[in-house]
Parts: sequence; C-alpha cells; structure tokens
Amino acid sequence: MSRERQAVERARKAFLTGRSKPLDYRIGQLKSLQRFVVERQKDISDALKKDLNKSKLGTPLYETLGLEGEILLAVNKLAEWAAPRPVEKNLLTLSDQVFIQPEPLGVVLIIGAWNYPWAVTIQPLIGAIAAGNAAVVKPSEVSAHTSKVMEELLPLYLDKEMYPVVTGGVPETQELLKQRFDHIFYTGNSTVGKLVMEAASRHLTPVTLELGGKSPCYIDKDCDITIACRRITWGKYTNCGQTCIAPDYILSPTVLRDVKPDAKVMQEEIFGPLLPIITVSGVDDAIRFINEREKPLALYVFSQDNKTSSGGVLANDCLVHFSVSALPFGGVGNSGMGSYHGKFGFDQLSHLRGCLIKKLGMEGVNQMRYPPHTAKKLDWARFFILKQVDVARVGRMAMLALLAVIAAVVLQVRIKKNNRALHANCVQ
Ligand SMILES: NC(=O)c1ccc[n+]([C@@H]2O[C@H](COP(=O)([O-])OP(=O)(O)OC[C@H]3O[C@@H](n4cnc5c(N)ncnc54)[C@H](O)[C@@H]3O)[C@@H](O)[C@H]2O)c1
Ligand SMILES: CC(C)=CCC/C(C)=C/CC/C(C)=C/C=O
Repeated sequence: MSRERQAVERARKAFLTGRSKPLDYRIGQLKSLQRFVVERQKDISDALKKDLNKSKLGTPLYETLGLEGEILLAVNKLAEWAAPRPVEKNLLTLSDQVFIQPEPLGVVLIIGAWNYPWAVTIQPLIGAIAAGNAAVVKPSEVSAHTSKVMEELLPLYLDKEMYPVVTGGVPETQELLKQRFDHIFYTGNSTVGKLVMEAASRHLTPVTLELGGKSPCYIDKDCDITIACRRITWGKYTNCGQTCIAPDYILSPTVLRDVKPDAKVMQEEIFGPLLPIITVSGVDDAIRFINEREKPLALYVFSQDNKTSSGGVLANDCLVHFSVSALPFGGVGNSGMGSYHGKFGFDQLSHLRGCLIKKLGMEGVNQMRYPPHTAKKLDWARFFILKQVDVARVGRMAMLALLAVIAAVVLQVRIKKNNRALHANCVQ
C-alpha cells in the first residue's frame, strides 16, 4: 500500500473514532498549532529564507501573523460558529425546531502552493480543524525546506494520526488524488486546478480551488497618484510579484507606456515583477476591457469616485483584503471556487445540515397533505405555504395561537365532511 494511501487511511480511522468532534479537542489542537507557529518561528523563517529568500521580518508580516490571527479568532468564536443556527420558520413549522447544524465533513485533503507556503497551507488547516475534520496536508515540493519543517515538526504539536503531512511532488499528489476524500482544498494554478477537480469528480468530492489570474488595477484620473503609486508598487513587487492577488496590469488615463491588449503579457498571469499599463478612455472602457477576460481573483480601483467601488473589490489599496478575516477570500470562474478565512473557512469545510425537528401535535394542520386531495385542502396548503409572516413582529405566542385556531378549523372541516359521509352512508 502506498505511503499516501496509508496516511489517508490513518486519518480516516482517526476521524471515525469521533475524537475530532468535541469542541474541546478542536480548541486544544488549534492552541497547539498556535504554539507551533510561535515556538518554531526560527525554523519557519530559516526554511523560507532557503526556499524563497524571504526575510526574517517579512516572514511574520506576510505569513505567520495572519495565521496567528486566524487561530485566535477560531478559538474565540468556535462555540458560536459550531452552535445550531436557528432559521426563519414558515407557518407550517411554527411550533417546530428549525435550524442549521454545522457538522464535520470527514477527511479533507489540503494541497498547498509554494509562493506563501505557510499562509496557503496552514490557513485551510485551521478551518479544517475548527470544523472538526481530519486533514491530510500536502505542502508544495517547490518550497522543499518548508515542506520538510511541516513534515518533521507539525506531528510534534498536532494529533499526527488526524493531521498527517504527506510530502512529495506531482506523483505523490496524484496518488493522493486517487484516494477518497470528503473535501479537497487546492491552492495553485488553474491548469492543475482542473486536474484536481477532475480527480475529485471520480468520488464526487467537493472542491475548493484557490487559483490565480490576472488581477486588474484601474487608476482613475482624479485619484491621489502619489499614494496610488506607492500602494500599487508595494502590492506588485512584494514577494517579487509572486502573489496570487498582485495587481497584474494597470488600466491608467495617465499614459506611461502603451501595451497592446493582445500582447503575450496580457494573455496569462504574470506572477513576476512586470507591470503592463493599458490606456483606456475612462471607467466604462476599463469595465469592458476587464469583462472581456477571465474573471480575476482581485480587482483594484484607485478613485475618489466611490460609485466604482463594490463588494469583492479593493478600493484604493492592494493585497490587504487578504488580512480581513471577516471577508470571504476566494475566486470566481477561472480564479477559483469556494472561499475561506475566519467563519467562511469554517463553513466551507463543514456540512451545513438542515434540521427540522417536528412536534407530534398539530396534526390537524397536516390533514391538507394527506389524501384524498381536495380543492379545499389545496386552498389551505396555498395559505400555509405562500403566506409570508414576520413571526418576530407578530409574536411567537400569537402565531402559535393562530396556528392552533387554523388547525382546529381544518380539523372541523374534516370532521364535518366525515360526518356528512357517515350520514349519507346511513341514509343509504
Ligand atoms: N488563490 C490563492 O489563494 C492563491 C495563493 C497562492 C498561489 N495561487 C496561485 O497559484 C499559482 C502558483 O502556484 P503553482 O501552481 O506554481 O504552485 P505549485 O507548483 O506549488 O503547485 C501547487 C500544488 O499542486 C501540486 N501539483 C503540481 N502539479 C500537479 C499535477 N500535475 N498533478 C497534481 N498535483 C500537482 C503540487 O505538488 C503542489 O502541492 C499562481 O497562479 C497563483 O496565483 C493562488
Ligand atoms: C501585511 C498585510 C497587512 C497584509 C498581507 C497581504 C499579503 C501579502 C497577502 C498575501 C496573500 C497570499 C497568501 C497570496 C497568495 O499568493
């Protein structure tokens, strides 16, 4: 049996013991992960120096501070996230319990990329642990030293049966992808993303794909150009331009250099320190240009005009939306599917189970669905199903009383009808 298969089977066995479900266990594991990040900061930054020449201070700033924040948030909010979520009731369920119960999915596969190897591999793991899953962690082989630190040190802190680290390259990842998972969380390029989704489809496994793309940056003529240039330069050249959400090209009424829209540099994600500038005639032209292309992971707008700002874009800055745990982070179309960070990561890796716990009473109301079906019953069904009631405003007790009256009326109608039938039979 392959090493990869063994790891998945071990994780499945651990999950099936049920020990990852209690919140105390999840919080304990999250706190151990926090301890790992703090105590092993030197191992982490030494490995990143060797892998990607990242600086000693850049490592906490761009990779591990965000992880610490996400762990802290998950520890503090877990009870709230994992609790049953009551939902609005309709007339038919007024006296029942109706709620959403987040449940663990099972065994999650996390495939990380090399460019921010801690942020993009451990952050999904935080969501997986918080949601009560087991997880097989597959760091990128490109950042080999980091991968080794994860393989050697994470098991000293985490439940190693529940969260095994599997290292290796393409053959090892492909062997992992042959196994059955309950969710696959992949970060990397779109071409491999398609292979991951294809492999997942064989087991009908849901996927989160955190991909890349060409994130446009629109600079309006009336923006503060000094600040815009400083922030865009930071966003573009951080990590040598190898950031999934780096501004990829600029659409600028201020002409610096013309780049033809069909130039090679405008066809694929650049992922390096090149920043083409495209001249457009205004915001409408910029929107048309962006919409003609694949959907990007991020959109940057530098403008005083807040009409150009909307959800899912970052106005007047670059990259920093990644650090806001309250925002879902993820792509759309060619830049990916699914999202995470904070509660979104918890929800992404949970099964949001719809629960309806019915009372045995109020059987009168149910007469309308039992055969024989009549026009009168259909009228009642229309009323119960289509009537919109603001239960909070009317008051729960008043609604229950109303429901009881309606149930009695429906029941009465049925009794009268039965009596009539009985009478007719007797007369015959
Ligand atoms: N959306 C995000 O959060 C995010 C974050 C980081 C990077 N990215 C994107 O990722 C890309 C850069 O990463 P990359 O793809 O070079 O990373 P990579 O080369 O590290 O590959 C990612 C993972 O895919 C696996 N893999 C590679 N080829 C495979 C194959 N043929 N079959 C199965 N598995 C395979 C690798 O083992 C690795 O674990 C960029 O497009 C960037 O924008 C996105
Ligand atoms: C330092 C602050 C405020 C934010 C960090 C922004 C940043 C560099 C995000 C990188 C996000 C990321 C993992 C991208 C993947 O390629």
